[in-house]
Amino acid sequence: MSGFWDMLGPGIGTLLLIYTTLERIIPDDLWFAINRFFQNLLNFFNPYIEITFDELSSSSSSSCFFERSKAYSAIETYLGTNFSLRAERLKGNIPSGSRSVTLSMDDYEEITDVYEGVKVSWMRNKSSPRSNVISFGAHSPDKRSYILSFRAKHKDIVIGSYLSHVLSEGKAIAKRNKRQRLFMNVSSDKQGDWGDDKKLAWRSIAFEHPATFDTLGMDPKKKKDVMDDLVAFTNAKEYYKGIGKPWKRGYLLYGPPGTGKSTMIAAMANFLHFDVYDLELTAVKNNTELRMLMTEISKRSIVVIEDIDCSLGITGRRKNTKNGENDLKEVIAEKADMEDDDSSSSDDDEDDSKVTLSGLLNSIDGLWSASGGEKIFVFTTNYAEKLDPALIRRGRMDKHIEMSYCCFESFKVLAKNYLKIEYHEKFEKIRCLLEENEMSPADVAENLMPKSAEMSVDECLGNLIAALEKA
Ligand SMILES: Nc1ncnc2c1ncn2[C@@H]1O[C@H](COP(=O)(O)OP(=O)(O)OP(=O)(O)O)[C@@H](O)[C@H]1O
Ligand SMILES: [Mg+2]
Repeated sequence: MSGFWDMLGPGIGTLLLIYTTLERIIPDDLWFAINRFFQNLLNFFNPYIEITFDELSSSSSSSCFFERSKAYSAIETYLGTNFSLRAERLKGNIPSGSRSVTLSMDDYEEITDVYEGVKVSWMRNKSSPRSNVISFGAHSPDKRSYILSFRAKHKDIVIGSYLSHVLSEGKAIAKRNKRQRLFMNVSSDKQGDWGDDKKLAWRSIAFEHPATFDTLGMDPKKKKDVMDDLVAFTNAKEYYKGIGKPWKRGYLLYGPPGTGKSTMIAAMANFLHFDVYDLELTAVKNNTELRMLMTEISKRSIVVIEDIDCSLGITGRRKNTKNGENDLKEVIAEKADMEDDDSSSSDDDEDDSKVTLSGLLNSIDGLWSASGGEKIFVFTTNYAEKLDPALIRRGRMDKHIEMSYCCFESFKVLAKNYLKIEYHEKFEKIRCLLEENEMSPADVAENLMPKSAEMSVDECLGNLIAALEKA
């Protein structure tokens, strides 16, 4: 009913007095009926439609508890980013997990948006409880909402497409603003050393790796293929649901040391704005612990197991392999033979990790691995041929990407990164040398890097040529 009084405008003190007096003396049921009558009367003559988005919605699991509505948050982000400067009074805030200040309109501020020629207006409303209200939880008893108003004749376009535009744009902005985190797992024995919360199995720091696909030296066609694949994956929620597959994708990055496997993971995370969970299998006691760790991984994350060929088979069994070699295939095969039950009591017998192949396979695509939403698994190895085919079969590791020695295209990216040049007369010679010699991008980068402030581009390229000729 406050909308009714707002429309009459401020200045009508007497009416307001009558209204509040009547409100006090008329019984509640009758008062609500009168209110509804006037509201309907107004609606009949009102050419505008209003949609209200409340800040709090009752939680799906319990009607007693409220949580912040996702629609409200998305609208707030959309309006705050695109239009807040048009409002006269703003509120600033740094939401948890965000890396920048977000602005939002203050209470009762109003702004206008135009979408496909249709004008709509947004107002942030606040209503206080009519009488004494007991509020549960930490939130204020004031009810906030965004009210969208538009002419009734534009109902189809606003409800049909404008609203989904606002919600998807708001969510996309929130994703971009999200501060990425790098998680690492802590051995259950050592969890107590990390402070009060002894139960936390993952610890995190801000993810600040600067690598991007622009700075990654790689065959441009292969790079585009990976980027397209990532984009297709993140947009494929409905597709995965339709085909009955959990929304996850596996990448195996293989190649010699220093060819950019770890750099590629950082570039992927920065490209998608995903968190990174760096899973150290050697710190995981057994399959049960691995399963617990996996269930704690949030959606929109990249789960990384580096040097997978060295990560499994760390119990005494590995030491028993022929010639002491790190023959993972053999170790895994042995382990797979001996295990019947992932959570068998023998798991706790030894201090070392007893994660087995089937435990790992289950963690990637067992029944419960589907929980939590979109996830990417990345394994890296220097020796793809040593891995058990079960571990890297398509469907588990969907895409196998070879990171190879430095080609001329990769060199050009490195020269741009390190020397800020796109062309030099020595490039042709370097192209020929790279075709004849195998050198990792890490070594090329090291040779290109100026060793002092006085070192010229010419000298750096000369260094690289000398190193390639030596190789
Ligand atoms: N393809 C590349 N593009 C850009 N820089 C690269 C590339 N490959 C390697 N580098 C540089 O070399 C360093 C080492 O690379 P990185 O750690 O990604 O190699 P890796 O393949 O993961 O090696 P390892 O197999 O030893 O783990 C990086 O810090 C990066 O600066
Ligand atoms: Mg690496």
